[in-house]
Amino acid sequence: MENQTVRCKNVVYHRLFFSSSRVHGPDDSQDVVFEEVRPLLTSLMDGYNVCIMAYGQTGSGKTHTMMGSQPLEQHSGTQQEAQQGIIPKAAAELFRLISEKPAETHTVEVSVIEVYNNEVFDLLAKDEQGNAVGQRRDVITTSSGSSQVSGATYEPVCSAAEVMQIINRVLKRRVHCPTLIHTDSSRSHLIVTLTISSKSPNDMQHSTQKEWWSPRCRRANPAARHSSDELFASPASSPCPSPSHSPCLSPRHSITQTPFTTKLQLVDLAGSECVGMSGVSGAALWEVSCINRSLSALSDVLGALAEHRPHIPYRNSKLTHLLQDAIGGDAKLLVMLCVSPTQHFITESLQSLGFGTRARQVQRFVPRRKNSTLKVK
Ligand SMILES: Nc1ncnc2c1ncn2[C@@H]1O[C@H](COP(=O)(O)OP(=O)(O)OP(=O)(O)O)[C@@H](O)[C@H]1O
Repeated sequence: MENQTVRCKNVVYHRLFFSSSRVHGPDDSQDVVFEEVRPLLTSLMDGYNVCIMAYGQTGSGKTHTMMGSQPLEQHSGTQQEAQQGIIPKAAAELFRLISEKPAETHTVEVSVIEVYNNEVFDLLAKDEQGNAVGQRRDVITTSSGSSQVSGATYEPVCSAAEVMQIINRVLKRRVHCPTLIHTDSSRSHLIVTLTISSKSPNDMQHSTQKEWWSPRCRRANPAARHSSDELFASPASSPCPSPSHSPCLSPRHSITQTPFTTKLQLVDLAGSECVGMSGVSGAALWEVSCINRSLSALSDVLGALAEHRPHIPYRNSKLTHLLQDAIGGDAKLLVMLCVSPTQHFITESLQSLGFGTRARQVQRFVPRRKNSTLKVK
């Protein structure tokens, strides 16, 4: 099932695909908005992939929705928390849910990817001197048919604070440009992925690779920081397709749950933009053209899925290729539509609502759990 949320700077609407819709008024806080997201975190822990994506015109509040406002120094901890957007709140909820599970059965890793001018950049990559650099990467389709950023850097994390520390550190490198509409406009799509690897407590007792599962041990050992290629090559983290093919399970163990890896993708899209209104020129004009083309490609993919066309044009842009699993796969997807509350932007707001309507028409496969229960004797 898919959810869709529409958020104005002042108003938030929420829609559940195919069945119901919901509106949040201008006074609704970030906490109230997050209540729509919270159940998806439970689904994530139950073994579903989840994607939450903010879509809308430039300046309509996507980054505000996903990241929240910059807290003022005089604000108390509680006030600062209240201003946080979906990403910090989701990270906090995820680690709260993990803390309720048996110790060391779950590990979390974060990757931060930027799609800028139809190129994919790994914002966590470091050069040989250890300096952070945005390294260009390719999107590949794995043998199992899922999309993956080849060589993406994953950093192990064991608290929401660590997740936010990493994101805030690399956000400075995200491309921004002032326009007539928004003085701090993001010119790239940002994709934060939290990968959760789970292991059953039974398996933990027999594990010979216990260290692999401990983020603290891995942080103590810098070699533990790894790329996606290693992550998916590692038998400990690979999802096991079936008990008979599983490299993770020994038939001697009485295990009732397979290890599984799920992904939480948090996407702050760049804003759609009318060049006349934003008043950009030169290189910024090329950026706008790339942004608009990738958002059109996203809309085309939704159109093709809605019409059950035999070919879905995922490869028409890096953005759609990268998000292929979330848009057309078996993930639970929440689209937040951000629209301006002013009449001045009525055309852009209608365009965003049109995108939402198109997304709503998509009938996808029922989301699939990654940890179907097994009985191994
Ligand atoms: N719901 C809201 N309540 C209060 N302020 C908001 C809200 N939504 C957005 N704003 C403010 O409006 C401005 C633009 O918001 P934001 O940066 O989130 O836009 P955006 O959609 O990400 O823009 P772009 O696509 O150009 O990067 C920011 O100063 C933000 O703090």
